[in-house]
Amino acid sequence: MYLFGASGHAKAIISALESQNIPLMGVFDDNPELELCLGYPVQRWPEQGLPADTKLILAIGVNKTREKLVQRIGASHNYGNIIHRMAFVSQHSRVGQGTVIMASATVQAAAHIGDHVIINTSASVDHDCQIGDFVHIGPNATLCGGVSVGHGSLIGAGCTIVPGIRIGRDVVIGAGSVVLRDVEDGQHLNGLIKIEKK
Ligand SMILES: CC(=O)SCCNC(=O)CCNC(=O)[C@H](O)C(C)(C)COP(=O)(O)OP(=O)(O)OC[C@H]1O[C@@H](n2cnc3c(N)ncnc32)[C@H](O)[C@@H]1OP(=O)(O)O
Repeated sequence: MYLFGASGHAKAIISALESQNIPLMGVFDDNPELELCLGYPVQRWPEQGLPADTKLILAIGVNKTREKLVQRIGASHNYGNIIHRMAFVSQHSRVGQGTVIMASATVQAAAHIGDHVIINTSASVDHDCQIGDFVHIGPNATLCGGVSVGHGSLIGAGCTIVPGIRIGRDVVIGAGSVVLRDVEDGQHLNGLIKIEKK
């Protein structure tokens, strides 16, 4: 596996790769100040790219940056994914390419996780959830059954989303929020998110 990205999120991905004994073949980053990542040398991305059949994970926490990198590298590249050995992922779920599932995370039956998604440490994505591409579910967030999260959205650390809620595209839900109603595309919200009483 190769990684593009050598900062904090990459370290968690390396730990997940090591948990599965998957060899790390190389780490790339555009930042010339990053020389080592957990002892692995950081290289500049080769102008000609990597061979198309090389497995690559975009190891960057910012959703928009991962999406731009896919445009730069090409959507048809062979993106790998990694599920930490200590995560639970139901055999009845579906996980897309380029997606990472960190330690102690849960993905329950009939959940569908898109491409280039991050299910971070101890997050729980319960049955029948639909998670779009380039989403980040932060550490310890809880998505109850049947929740949907649109393309590019961030669910902050420690959020609780009650059953059946629909969260749109490019939404940001602040850390620790409780979401009791649907959220439209592009909204940035935090705290207790509920239908206001008339
Ligand atoms: C392994 C990892 O680290 S994965 C990381 C996953 N990432 C996260 O969980 C981060 C989620 N991000 C947040 O919660 C951020 O605080 C955001 C996106 C909600 C807001 O960020 P910004 O737009 O920069 O807002 P800013 O920090 O300026 O705060 C604006 C106001 O909202 C409040 N606020 C910010 N975040 C929250 C929150 N999560 N809950 C309640 N209030 C909040 C601030 O106190 C501030 O209030 P004030 O105007 O009364 O002073």
